[in-house]
Amino acid sequence: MNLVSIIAKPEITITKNPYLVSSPLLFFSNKTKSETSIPRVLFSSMSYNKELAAAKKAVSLAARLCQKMQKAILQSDVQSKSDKSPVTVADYGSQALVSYALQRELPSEQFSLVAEEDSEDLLKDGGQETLERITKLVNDILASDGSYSDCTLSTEDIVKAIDCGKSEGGSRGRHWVLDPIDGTKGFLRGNQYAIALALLDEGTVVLGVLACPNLPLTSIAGGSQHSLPGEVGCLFFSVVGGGTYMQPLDSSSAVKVQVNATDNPEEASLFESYEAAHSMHDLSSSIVKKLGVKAPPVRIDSQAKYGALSRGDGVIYLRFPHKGYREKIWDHAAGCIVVSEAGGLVTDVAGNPLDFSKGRYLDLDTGIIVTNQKLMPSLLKAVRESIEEKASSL
Ligand SMILES: Nc1ncnc2c1ncn2[C@@H]1O[C@H](COP(=O)(O)O)[C@@H](OP(=O)(O)O)[C@H]1O
Ligand SMILES: [Mg+2]
Ligand SMILES: [Mg+2]
Ligand SMILES: [Mg+2]
Repeated sequence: MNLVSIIAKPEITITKNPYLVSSPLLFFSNKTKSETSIPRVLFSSMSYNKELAAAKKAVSLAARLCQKMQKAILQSDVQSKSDKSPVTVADYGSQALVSYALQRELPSEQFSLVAEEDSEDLLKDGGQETLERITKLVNDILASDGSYSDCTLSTEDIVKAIDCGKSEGGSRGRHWVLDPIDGTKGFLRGNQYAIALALLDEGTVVLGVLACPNLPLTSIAGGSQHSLPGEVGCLFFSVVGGGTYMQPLDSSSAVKVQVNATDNPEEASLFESYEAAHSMHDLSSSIVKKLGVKAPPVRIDSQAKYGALSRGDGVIYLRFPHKGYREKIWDHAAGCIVVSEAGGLVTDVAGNPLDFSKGRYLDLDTGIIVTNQKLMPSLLKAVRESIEEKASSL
């Protein structure tokens, strides 16, 4: 049974849904929670309600833009497939749309955005045509949604919206953190990608929204990333202290999700980057072998790994960039809160939580380790031993 049918038929025994960890009354609604029993949850969730609604709207609009562009790429002939410009248009378009929508939805708040893209290349010779395509695309998405029909954006508005993303972030105040398309290589191949938006408040990630337009609504455990049309497209969202929820991208019925809490490594499976250049796969395989994991690794692009892990499709995500690579905060901020609020842990090799307060980059000890609370101590031990073995064999 999949999530769509569960949502469409509320009379079905929903406890059969492997992702569902609470009663139907706990579908995302703070009003069902009593202030006396869980005051922290209520306080935290209420504090960012406006921001959460704005983030969900912005990311959903961007997801629509990306879906449209990915379809165009996949339908294009072989010759134009080698032309990377649709990816560029989608990256910039998604960033412009999220930036613009957040500012329209939250007009009274000071706006700071740390985002991956900037308009530099668009403003160079030859960039004008691409800029015009982006502008048309963004206006088309807004028109078809019926949002902000009071104004049509100009190319200057688009450049301005993109360049709002130049903030340095940091430990003071509020900053939005955006990856307009995470997993660009997966996007181009027709595989997984994500639109990842988080909110930093005084250096802590307090909210995250992760759209995964190609992620099946049902589990991808065992590596099946394919699904029937209409059964893909997930939106994960979390507010600090409030848990993680998932809804279909085209519906508003959310279910609470939780990580798989197994302490048995034999039942655990590993997610890692599809791209070998992004993580040392040989190191991950020696770690999971040492730990006793039986299942083969599942390689997928983007922060869809965090989303899938948050609902228990897999139990471990390991990321070991090659020497010299510096991780950026937008590649992990939304995914990190989605997993943490679902009961998981995200640390570096030393076991420290990721620190998003240092600016645009993460200041990390070696790699990123994600799993549930029970498996983390033995996983960290296996990680350290494997790293030492690798170093001594060089
Ligand atoms: N050599 C490298 N090592 C580690 N990560 C890299 C990398 N080159 C690019 N990346 C990052 O890996 C992200 C994709 O992660 P994944 O491997 O999980 O799909 C990319 O995000 P973008 O696609 O947003 O640029 C990019 O920021
Ligand atoms: Mg990225
Ligand atoms: Mg990106
Ligand atoms: Mg990139």
